[in-house]
Amino acid sequence: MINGNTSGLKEYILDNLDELYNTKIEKGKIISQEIVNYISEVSNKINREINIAIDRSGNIMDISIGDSSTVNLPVVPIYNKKLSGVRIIHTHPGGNPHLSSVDISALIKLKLDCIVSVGVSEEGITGYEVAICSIVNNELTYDRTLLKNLDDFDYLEEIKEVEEALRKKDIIEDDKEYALLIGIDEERYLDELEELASACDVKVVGRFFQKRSKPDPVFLIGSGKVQELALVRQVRKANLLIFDEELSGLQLKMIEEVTACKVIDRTTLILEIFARRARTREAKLQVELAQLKYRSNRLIGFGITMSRLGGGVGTKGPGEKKLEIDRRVIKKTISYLNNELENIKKVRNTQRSKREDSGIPRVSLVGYTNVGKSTLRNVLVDMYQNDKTLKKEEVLSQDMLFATLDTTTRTIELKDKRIVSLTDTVGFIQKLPHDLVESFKSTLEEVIFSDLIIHVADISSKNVIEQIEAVEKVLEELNCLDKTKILLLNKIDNATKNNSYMLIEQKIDEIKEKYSNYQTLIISAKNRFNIDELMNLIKKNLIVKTYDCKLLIPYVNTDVAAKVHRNAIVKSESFVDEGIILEVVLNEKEYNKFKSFILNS
Ligand SMILES: Nc1nc2c(ncn2[C@@H]2O[C@H](COP(=O)(O)OP(=O)(O)OP(=O)(O)O)[C@@H](O)[C@H]2O)c(=O)[nH]1
Ligand SMILES: [Mg+2]
Repeated sequence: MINGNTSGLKEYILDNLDELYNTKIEKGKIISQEIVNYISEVSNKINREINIAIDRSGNIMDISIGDSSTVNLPVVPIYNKKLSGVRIIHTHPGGNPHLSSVDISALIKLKLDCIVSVGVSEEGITGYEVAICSIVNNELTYDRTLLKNLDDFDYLEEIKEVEEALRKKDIIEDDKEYALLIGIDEERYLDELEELASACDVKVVGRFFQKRSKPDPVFLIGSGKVQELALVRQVRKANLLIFDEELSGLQLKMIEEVTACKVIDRTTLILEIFARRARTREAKLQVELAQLKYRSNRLIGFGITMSRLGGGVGTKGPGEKKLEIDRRVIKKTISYLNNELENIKKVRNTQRSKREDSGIPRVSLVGYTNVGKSTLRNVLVDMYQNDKTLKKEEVLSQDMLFATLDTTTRTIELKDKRIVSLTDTVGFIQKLPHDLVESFKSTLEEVIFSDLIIHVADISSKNVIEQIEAVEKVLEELNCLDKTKILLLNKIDNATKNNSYMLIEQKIDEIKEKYSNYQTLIISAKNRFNIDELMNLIKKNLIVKTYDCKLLIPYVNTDVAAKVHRNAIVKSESFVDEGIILEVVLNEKEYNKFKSFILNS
């Protein structure tokens, strides 16, 4: 079968290519000249790359067609201490015989026997470049050679040394990504970008900043600066460029071409982190949807990077996560994902309306990423658990960005014995990719429908005000600005550690003044400071009335008992001669409905 972008190709071309699977390549040869001639001719005619993968026995494993500048690689098995035994030959229509940086990185990551590019143009084959793995200072790297003729290159002979060394020595197969961060807005934003990068296991080796009020439409930082960037990246040995601004498809493509380096932007990085952290099916679907939407708008640029190396950051190789480059397929997948999400949403709505019926007030924790929402939630659930028999389930709380990606809801008991539900949400961030906000809106619906929003901020962060502002922006998008809100200034322990009291007081005053629509409280979730005060504040702000009562339901009315179980919160259940005794919390509606069964209240 011919893989990849076969749309619109003549039947006979596909048949002829398919025939190639029956040929066997002579031992020692990379590929036969006949096959190269044929695929070059076809490649030129259809203006798409053609890729052939061959194993050591000389069998053709895969033939794929891409577009004019990219093609998908097949799944290649990766072994320890040896090469994969697969070689890849592909055409470059347009005449350029040189291997791209992405080709080279595929060679090393997949430990290919060799990778060959064949430049083809109207005049025929313009030349070949071949690269093999090599070892320098115990590190896996590469050697590349331009060739006039493929027969001059005995690849088996050439890779003998590497194979031997791989077997014997402990070679560092450094597939880590070393990134250079590039910004044009404010230099300090690169701090956060660096944190985002390390959340993706990418090591940052340098920064490149150029203040610019008007981004260049082609290179973002301008064509002169991009040349400079290309040099810096060589000196720093970076193999990844991360831009703090969203790049257009054209910018991605052009910068990648000039710097010969993989290029991604902040949004791609954030989407990648979300993809890694998502746990529930819903979160996974939402992230995939956001990624697809983002990518489909930038298909030209993401070409090389995305299709060859499986996209984002630190990906282990094609096949592991094959990313589509075909617009139609993407469109289909997007509509499939939307459908799936719609179904999940229905279930969620039923659950929510059940909670609504029960009249339990809903409280949501929102805030910038890493401010301590999950920590606070765990503390509250630990201290004010309403059902001691409930198994405590701790939400992941960690010192990393976006530790929580799924909203989780638990109940706690207020001092007046009322039960409230508490929802922990995904952390917000500045310049949160719009597609992501869109996708996560359904998860954030818990916020939209909540009776009280607790906005947690990190008073020990020097960017606390900007972070509050970023969260406010998302709340605005969710139409939640006029809800009852509490602003918690968390991590006061940390703030007082590094700053003078006066400075902090000043900051707190500034925040109080700026956000006078909030009720503000200083806490430390970690040290459990002011938590009691917080509970009082929550109580004061939830005006929804509930009734704690005991019901006696005669055995002839077991259907009523079932109804109570379905709708209300049942704290205990016991069986006596007269019937079932239920200790329950009822809202106004239920109170009226079940009034006749009430023992006392
Ligand atoms: N010093 C100090 N550290 C805290 C406090 N509260 C939370 N932390 C730490 O801050 C880090 C982040 O806490 P999380 O609870 O995971 O933050 P989050 O807001 O849920 O983060 P995301 O889920 O990523 O949005 C953890 O290392 C916590 O231990 C506090 O009151 N003081
Ligand atoms: Mg969290």
